[in-house]
Amino acid sequence: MTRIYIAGHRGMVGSAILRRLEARRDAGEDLTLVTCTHSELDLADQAAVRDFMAAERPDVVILAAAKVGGILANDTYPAEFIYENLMIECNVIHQAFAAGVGRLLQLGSSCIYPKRAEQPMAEDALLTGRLEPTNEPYAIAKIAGIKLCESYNRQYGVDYRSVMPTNLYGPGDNFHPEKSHVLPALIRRFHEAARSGAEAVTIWGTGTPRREFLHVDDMAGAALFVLDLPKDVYAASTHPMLSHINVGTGEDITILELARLVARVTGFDGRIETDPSKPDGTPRKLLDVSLLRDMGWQARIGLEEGIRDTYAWFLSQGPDAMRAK
Ligand SMILES: NC(=O)C1=CN([C@@H]2O[C@H](COP(=O)(O)OP(=O)(O)OC[C@H]3O[C@@H](n4cnc5c(N)ncnc54)[C@H](OP(=O)(O)O)[C@@H]3O)[C@@H](O)[C@H]2O)C=CC1
Ligand SMILES: C[C@H]1O[C@H](OP(=O)(O)OP(=O)(O)OC[C@H]2O[C@@H](n3cnc4c(=O)[nH]c(N)nc43)[C@H](O)[C@@H]2O)[C@@H](O)[C@@H](O)C1=O
Repeated sequence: MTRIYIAGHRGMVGSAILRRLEARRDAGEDLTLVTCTHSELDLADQAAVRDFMAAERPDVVILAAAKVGGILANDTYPAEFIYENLMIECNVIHQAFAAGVGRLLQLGSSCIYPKRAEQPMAEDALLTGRLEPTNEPYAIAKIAGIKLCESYNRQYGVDYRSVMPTNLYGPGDNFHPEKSHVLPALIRRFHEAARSGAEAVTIWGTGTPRREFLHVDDMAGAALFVLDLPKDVYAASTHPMLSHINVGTGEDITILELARLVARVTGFDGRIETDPSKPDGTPRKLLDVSLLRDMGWQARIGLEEGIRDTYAWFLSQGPDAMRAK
């Protein structure tokens, strides 16, 4: 029997991972899945995490809990983004180790790479240049998470792994008008414009930045694929001092192209305008996904199909889809 604790199981990624693990358990795999809500356990509380890990004693920890938000939320609340993420990572990773957890997988983000990194960005671009200012505090916390895992692996011989996803979207996303990421924000804005018969929709920034988008069900598949790799395969695939693996589709589009796609899916046929007073952020963020692809994993859900799936989920939720964060 393998006892797996999924931290952040109510979030977009954590819930997708939980669905996959429940399906595996229901198909006969000997798994016990441990979860705890944010209100029951604040992962920023060191003593509470220590007591939880000591009581639950999982075999495996999947860390999908974090303070997460789009470009404006990162830029507006930098102290919350660096503090909460550092605390969650330190507490979960260290207390997992203290409770004897041998295997752990944590999620970082493609914003760990320098703003001007060569594209597509390979794993070894980490720490080769300055970060994008709008999300530097969050990125520093995510880099610390990678280095925590690497350090515990080196000093104690545990097997703590890190995946670096590109921009994610899908069922369970946050559709808040200001605090969310671009894709759910645009789904909501274009949906409301189509319903009200508005003549124009405004998108933030210049529309020229390029982003890569991965559906959360693909992300959950990739996370479990990496977790399931034999230890020697994972260790051999990564540089001894760079033990993280990129997860993406290997394809990007401009924000304006994305807006046109969302307009089509939501049935909006008016004008699209830009608002250059809002930040563009990193000019381009495309991951080099050859490491994971060469090990046998690649994304399956195309962007338009994924947006249609997410829009259907959004419509099915009614006002609840717009959870404010
Ligand atoms: N979404 C994206 O585009 C990307 C996400 N990632 C990474 O993927 C991971 C998951 O993100 P995602 O699912 O999108 O985020 P969500 O915001 O959807 O989920 C995060 C979860 O963590 C929980 N959480 C936050 N703080 C605490 C805390 N102090 N104690 C306990 N639980 C807490 C949240 O609970 P509550 O809602 O109650 O606060 C929520 O359930 C994160 O590490 C993120 O950095 C990486 C790249 C892109
Ligand atoms: C996942 C990733 O997410 C963040 O970085 P980001 O990639 O810049 O993410 P974003 O989705 O917020 O914006 C992408 C682009 O889209 C443009 N844009 C247009 N219109 C809207 C809009 O309405 N909302 C938002 N949020 N962006 C918009 C926006 O101006 C930008 O050019 C960080 O949290 C970072 O730390 C991180 O990890």
